[in-house]
Amino acid sequence: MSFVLMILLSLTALQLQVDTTPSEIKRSQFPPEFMFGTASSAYQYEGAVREGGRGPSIWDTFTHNHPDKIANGSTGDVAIDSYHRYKDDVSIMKDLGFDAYRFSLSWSRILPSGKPSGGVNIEGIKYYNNLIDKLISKGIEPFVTLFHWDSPQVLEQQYGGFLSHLIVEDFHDYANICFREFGDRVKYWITLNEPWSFSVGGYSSGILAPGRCSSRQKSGCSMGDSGKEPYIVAHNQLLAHASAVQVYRDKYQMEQKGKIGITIVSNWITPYSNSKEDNDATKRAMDFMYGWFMDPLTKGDYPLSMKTLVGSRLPKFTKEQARALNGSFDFIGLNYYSARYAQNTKHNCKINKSYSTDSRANQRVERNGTYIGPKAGSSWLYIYPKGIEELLLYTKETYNNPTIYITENGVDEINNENLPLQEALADNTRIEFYRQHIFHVLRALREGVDVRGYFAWSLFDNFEWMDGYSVRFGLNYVNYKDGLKRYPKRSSQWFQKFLHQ
Ligand SMILES: N=C(Cc1ccccc1)N[C@@H]1O[C@H](CO[C@@H]2OC[C@@H](O)[C@H](O)[C@H]2O)[C@@H](O)[C@H](O)[C@H]1O
Repeated sequence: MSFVLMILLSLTALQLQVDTTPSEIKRSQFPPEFMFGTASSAYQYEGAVREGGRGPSIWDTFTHNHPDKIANGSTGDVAIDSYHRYKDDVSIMKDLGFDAYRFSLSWSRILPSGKPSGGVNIEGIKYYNNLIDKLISKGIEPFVTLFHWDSPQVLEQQYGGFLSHLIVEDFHDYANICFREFGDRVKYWITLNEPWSFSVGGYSSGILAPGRCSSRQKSGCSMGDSGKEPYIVAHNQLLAHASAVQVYRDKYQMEQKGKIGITIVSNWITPYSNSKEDNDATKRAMDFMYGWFMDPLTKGDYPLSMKTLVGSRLPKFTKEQARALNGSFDFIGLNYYSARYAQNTKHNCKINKSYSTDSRANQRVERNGTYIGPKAGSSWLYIYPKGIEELLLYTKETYNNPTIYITENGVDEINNENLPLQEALADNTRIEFYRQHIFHVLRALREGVDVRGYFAWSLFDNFEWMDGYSVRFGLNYVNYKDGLKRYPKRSSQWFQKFLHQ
């Protein structure tokens, strides 16, 4: 091969590798009303689990009864103590220039027994009123999630929590109290966070509370059925969501003029090869993760591929339920972290039925030895920025361009306690992650997607479920060995500059 040809080919290869993202993006490239915020959840941030009248949640039970399932046996007993430090934390948000803050309410802090009949905890109501008032005093818009996986332990004991249809009425009553107490100031409501994660993590793999799965699963559950329970729990979450939306629309929305939605998580999934089998497997994989919830919300029924492959294990909606679900949102919250290749599999469907194999699509992170993107701190997080744009465009095309807020997007690093603080604060990977993902959200916006906000996960390092404090997602570092002191990482300085340009 001639020398010139070699040079040309290598330049082309380099060109293909070159990131097309502009070196800098500016907040001013987005519409003025576009909101930038950060996201959190009660069990991961608050701590004070036995303070202020709070009742136990299933995450208190799970971390204390199964320390083996959490990195270093950690718990959210103290977490990052936001229950006591929220005023300073809100000031940090304000100084950085964020417009909004997404947080969740602890159901068992408001209703310690899970039901109004067991008493409303006034101290819990007071805490959230103080947090909401502090946010508003700083000009920060509260986005409030009603359920972020921490359901009341009393309801788990009474009837199995989301495994029972009884949860629908109790969630309705809980939501009603939240709308009544906070709805005069909270104008953006999210009923559920990631029903996929709660159904699959809690009932198929068993890595999340309540830690149920078939005994053959890796995480060694003592109870559960990975082939049935994820579908029952997802079904009851959808019905609970619809019930909360109904009461908001019937009793509160006219006067309070807020909006209500639900947060759905999905990988962006692309075919492993251009074969028909892998293209079909890709659609099935999207159906089983994203369509599982988006189809009932926009069509009143599950995807055909799920009805065909899961069969009688998939619950059915009545006509009334389908009608209540269809269109039961003013916006969709979308959480995006990573992407996968989908490859067709010929799983032996006769034995060991499980959600994880029902789709006959194997999700992979590499193709011919090349990863789909650089690996982050966590084992499942591979960085693929274009995936957020593709997922937004897929949503626009497939679900009639709903209003969307990106309610979580972020990346983690391993928590290396031996790293000097200044090195731990130099999170250049996170800066690059946000620069590229925000750029792809801007591209989707310019391609007609009705995306109206973007929330980074997360403002602070926090309790990361099964990974405990062993990974860090924060724009701000929390020193777990020195009074939970907060320190700005470079990425928070990058965000501050971005938000003021
Ligand atoms: N974590 C998920 C989805 C998920 C579920 C089970 C296993 C892996 C990933 N979704 C969002 O991601 C955020 C980041 O999740 C972390 O991702 C890396 C994992 O290793 C870690 O355990 C998890 O907390 C969570 O903190 C939010 O509460 C949650 O809404």
